Parts: sequence; C-alpha cells; structure tokens
Amino acid sequence: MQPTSNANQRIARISAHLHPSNLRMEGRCSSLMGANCRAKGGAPGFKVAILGAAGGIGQPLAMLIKMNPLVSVLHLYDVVNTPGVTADISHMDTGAVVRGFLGQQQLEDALIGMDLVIIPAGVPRKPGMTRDDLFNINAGIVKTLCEAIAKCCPKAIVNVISNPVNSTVPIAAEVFKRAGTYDPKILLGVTMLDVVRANTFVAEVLGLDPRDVDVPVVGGHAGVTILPLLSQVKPPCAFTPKEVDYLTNRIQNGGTEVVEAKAGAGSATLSMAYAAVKFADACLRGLRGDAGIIQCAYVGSQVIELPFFASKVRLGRNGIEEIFPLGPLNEYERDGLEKAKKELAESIQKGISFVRK
Ligand SMILES: NC(=O)c1ccc[n+]([C@@H]2O[C@H](COP(=O)([O-])OP(=O)(O)OC[C@H]3O[C@@H](n4cnc5c(N)ncnc54)[C@H](O)[C@@H]3O)[C@@H](O)[C@H]2O)c1
Ligand SMILES: O=C(O)C[C@H](O)C(=O)O
Repeated sequence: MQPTSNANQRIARISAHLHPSNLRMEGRCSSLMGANCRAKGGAPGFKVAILGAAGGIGQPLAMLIKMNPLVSVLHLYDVVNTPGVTADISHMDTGAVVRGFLGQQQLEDALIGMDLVIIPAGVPRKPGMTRDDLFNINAGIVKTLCEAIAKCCPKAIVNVISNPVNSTVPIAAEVFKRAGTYDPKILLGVTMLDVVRANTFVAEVLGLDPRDVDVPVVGGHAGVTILPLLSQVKPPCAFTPKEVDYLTNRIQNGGTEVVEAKAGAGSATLSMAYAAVKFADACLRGLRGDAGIIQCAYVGSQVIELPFFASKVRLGRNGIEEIFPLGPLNEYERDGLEKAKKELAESIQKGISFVRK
C-alpha cells in the first residue's frame, strides 16, 4: 500500500529532524529527537551524569554506562565535543536516554535531578610528570564542577576520577562544606583501577583467573600511597618476598606504566573506563538496596588519623554505609602505610588549602 500524502509529509518532517545537524543538545533541541519523543527519563532507573564526557575516559565510560540496565538517563557534559559523542552514543539500542550538554552555561542543566555524578574532567599526565603536577589545572576544574553539584544535585553520589585524586577529593569536600551540603557518605574518590590492576597482576603471578582474585588496595591513588594488602588477598595465598616486592611496585606504578607506553598521548583511559563503570555499577546497586556491595574507595574516613583514606567500604541506599578497618597488616604493609601517610597528609592539606585560600 502507498503511504498517504499525510504520512509522506510526516516521514519527510521526521527525516529532516533526524538529520545530524538537528541532534538534540540542551539549548538547541529538536522537538522530535529521541530524548524528546520517548521515555524522557520517566522509565525506572537511575540518572547519571558524566562531567568530562568527551575525553579519553569520558567516551568509553559513556558507552559502558549506556549499556548499564540500571541507568535510565545519561547526561554527557564537557566543554568540547559533546554533540558528536552524544549523537554517537544515543544510537545504541539500550534503555538509557542520552542528552548532551556543552560548555559552562549548560552545566547546571546537566546536573539537575542526577543520582550519580562521575567526574573524569581534567588533564592527564605525560611521561615524567607526577599526578600532583596536574594539580594547578585540575584543582580549579573540580572545584567549579563541585560548586555546580552543590547547587543542582547536592544529594547525588559523586565519583571523583580527576587527578590528583588524593587532593581533588578533599577539594570536593571543602566545596561541599562551604555550600553546607557535605555528606561524606556520598563523596568517593575512584581508586578502583588500582584494585583492577592488583587483581590482574596477582592473578598473573598465581596463575589464576583475575575474576577469582580480590586484592584490597588502601591508602590513596598515587605512587607510595597506593598500598595493596597482599596479606589479605582472596583466595588466601602466600607470596615470596620477591613476589611481594614485584607486585607492590607494579601496582603502585601501573599508571606510570601506561603513561610511558602511551608516550605523550595521555594516561589510562580504557582500563579506567572499565574500572569507573564497575565502581559506578556498585554505587547504583547499593542505591537500589542490594546487600553486600563492598569496594575500595578514597573517602572521608576515621580509619587512621588522616581525614581521607582509601579502604574497603560497604555501599548501600545512602552511599557509604560502613567503612571497614584495615585488618591485620604484616611488617611490610605497616612500613608501606607509614610512607603512604606522609605523602597523603601533604596532598590532603594541599587540596583543603586550595579551597580555603
Ligand atoms: N582515578 C584514576 O584512577 C584515574 C585513572 C586515569 C585517569 N585519571 C584522571 O582522569 C582525568 C581525565 O583523563 P583523560 O585521559 O580522560 O583526559 P582527556 O584529556 O582525554 O579528557 C579530559 C576531558 O575533560 C574535559 N574538560 C576539561 N575541562 C573541563 C571542565 N571544566 N568541565 C568539563 N570537562 C572538562 C576535556 O575537554 C576532555 O574532554 C585526568 O586528570 C587523569 O589523570 C584518573
Ligand atoms: O597514572 C595516571 O596519571 C592516571 C591514573 O591515575 C592511573 O592510575 O592510571
């Protein structure tokens, strides 16, 4: 049967609206784009925003979050290139509705109503740099983004990826304190990549499948502050002193290994996106009320005398429900902890002073 002329007109109108130049971005949306004509985020599920969504981590992270069945709405914010990333990701036939937001003037729209905000915005390292060398640029970026979070979605869980995590999490906490919205249960520095690496490297040494290995990694997310607790690996196992040295060094320098291999083209992006979505999924399952969700994260803490520390936490409906003590450490780990504390204390203070100055 031939379509009627009305139907022809409707198809022509829809085709015109679906032209890439009309793809929906906040502030220049087309009335017939997918995000407008379908679920509008009304479907059950969580609303997630990625800030820095067009970057090396942001893009694969956006793709993986779009694949997560717990997510109904995905907001992609960046200062560049979100129209293209949004158009691309929005064609995936998974449930989440994707919306793009470009530039500072659309930041607040990107954040309103969000349950989880993931921040991979900021510059990455080049060979020869430490994560702390990123402070001067990334501290200001994280501060500005957190000011908007405090205003638009103060109850959202915040996952901070931007380096130096040891300082950017204290920066976020100070911003939220100033705004009167600080809740340590919902601010988490993402150290999941250290755990992912530790599981992989330990599994290699033991000849196991990495999915069967669980290595707690505590402390922080830079060099000696990354403290794998090899005495607490599951399944229980013993390492020779040589293996302990090898594994500790490799886990502490995993980021540098990637930075050097990329030779100036940035730092870990794909493994980080994998780790970030693994962590985000744990946060969302916790919010949903699933029991027994335990991950390592860098959080406001009283586990040791420092105000921020990475350790195992139990995630639930309110974010962090419980922070676990370190458990028994061997002499090697106690020495490592002392070294970690010194550097961590300086990084934390640097972050706090940046906001208070
Ligand atoms: N926590 C971890 O384990 C871990 C792992 C890897 C990388 N990182 C860190 O993540 C950050 C991002 O790394 P990447 O490789 O994706 O870098 P990238 O340069 O590829 O991407 C960063 C993105 O942030 C955006 N951006 C810059 N300023 C912004 C702002 N004010 N608001 C919103 N977006 C902004 C950029 O436009 C870019 O798209 C770096 O700081 C890196 O060190 C952390
Ligand atoms: O090493 C970096 O600079 C990026 C990240 O922190 C990582 O551990 O890969």
